[in-house]
Amino acid sequence: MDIRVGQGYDVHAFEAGDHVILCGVSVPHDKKLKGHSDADVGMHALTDAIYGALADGDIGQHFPPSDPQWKGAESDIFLRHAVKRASERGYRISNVDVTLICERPKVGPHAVAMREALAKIMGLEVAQVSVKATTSEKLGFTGREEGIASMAVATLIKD
Ligand SMILES: Nc1ccn([C@@H]2O[C@H](COP(=O)(O)O)[C@@H](O)[C@H]2O)c(=O)n1
Ligand SMILES: C[C@@]1(CO)OP(=O)(O)OP(=O)(O)OC[C@H]1O
Repeated sequence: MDIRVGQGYDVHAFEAGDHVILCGVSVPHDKKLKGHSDADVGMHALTDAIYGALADGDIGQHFPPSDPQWKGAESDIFLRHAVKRASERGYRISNVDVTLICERPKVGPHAVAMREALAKIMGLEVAQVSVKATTSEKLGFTGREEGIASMAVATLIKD
């Protein structure tokens, strides 16, 4: 059995707005995340974790921020592409684990909806998808609520 692990990391800054998109879920907030796409920082980290497991570059190589085609794009496009690349190489995703780093919004009340959204996009069971959160104890850019960071890990298996 061939087992591969990849990790991803992403950051998006806040700007004026009234909601954020996190792991495919719209969460009411007093700011929004700035990005070329919908700025779903959790989905971007997860997408990069899958590319990482495949040694297949990163999200910006597949979807250049300079390409107007991706302006305002919904980030499930990127995640579906990474999952397809895995499938084309004979891999299935065993599990994924996403961590969102922010003081606010609180992720806990939305975590199940996020797991369900990611699982649906990836064709996985909800039990294979983890979404969790931590503050950074008010330290650094996330602590000052200037943006949200996300880390993700994906495990891929070829039988
Ligand atoms: N944006 C966030 C941040 C944290 N949580 C939950 O709170 C717990 C405690 O966070 P600490 O940073 O103080 O360890 C954390 O384990 C999460 O359950 C959250 O829901 N949303
Ligand atoms: C997703 C892309 C799409 O153009 O743009 P952004 O929304 O700015 O997000 P980022 O995490 O900076 O990744 C780069 C790009 O691939």
